[in-house]
Amino acid sequence: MIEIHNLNLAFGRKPVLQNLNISFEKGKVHGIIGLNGAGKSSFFNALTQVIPPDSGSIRFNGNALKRGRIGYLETNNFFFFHLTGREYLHIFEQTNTAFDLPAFEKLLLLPLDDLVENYSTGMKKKLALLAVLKQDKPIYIFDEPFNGLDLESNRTLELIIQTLQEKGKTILLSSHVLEPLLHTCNQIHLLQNGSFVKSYEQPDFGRIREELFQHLEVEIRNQLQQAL
Ligand SMILES: Nc1ncnc2c1ncn2[C@@H]1O[C@H](COP(=O)(O)OP(=O)(O)OP(=O)(O)O)[C@@H](O)[C@H]1O
Repeated sequence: MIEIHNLNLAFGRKPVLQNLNISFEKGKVHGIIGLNGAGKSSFFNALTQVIPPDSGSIRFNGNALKRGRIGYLETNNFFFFHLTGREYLHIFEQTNTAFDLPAFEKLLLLPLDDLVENYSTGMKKKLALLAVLKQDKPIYIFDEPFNGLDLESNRTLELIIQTLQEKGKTILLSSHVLEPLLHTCNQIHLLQNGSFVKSYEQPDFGRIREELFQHLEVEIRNQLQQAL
């Protein structure tokens, strides 16, 4: 269980996470949704100590959560110039003994001997994902992992997430597109104004679209009538 109590994070005077409280059950896949700027990446950065929170506690199985327990795929990934994909992956220690690079190379159609600087957006995302999967961690956080992936890779990633869950991993992921979350998550949590305001269990997933978009759609349609 990951237990988060009264988490606060501000950038200057701007509060981004405000007295945020939530628990994530172990071995489950948790989706995080929220508008652009809602604080999803900031929340993940706080959990991983990339940007330490101003206050609050984050515990995993009763103890303070350590950065080293998390495999973190960030939204934007940093790559060194003049390295091939294979050379980039060499930077990361392989602690996941089951990780089979040739299998993933085939599965994701990744040209590992090409320079990363010539990769497409989706290829870079897949490469960064492989660097995370090389590492055996109890928790994986995937921030916008589906961004830029083609249909086939999208499905492959959904199945990767399912497989990690079958291995008992706890997974947190965000997505701008609801569909992959509906396919992979046990729970989906709505982040709004710096805290979690609602959690949906799998049987209630059908309500999410309706609850989130119903009012919005009427409003947007009305505005578009005037604006376009
Ligand atoms: N390093 C930073 N310095 C100042 N403000 C920041 C910084 N990082 C994020 N913010 C602000 O914090 C708020 C939350 O940003 P965050 O990137 O966490 O949102 P998000 O939910 O991940 O958004 P998106 O869906 O667009 O990726 C935004 O208002 C953003 O401008």
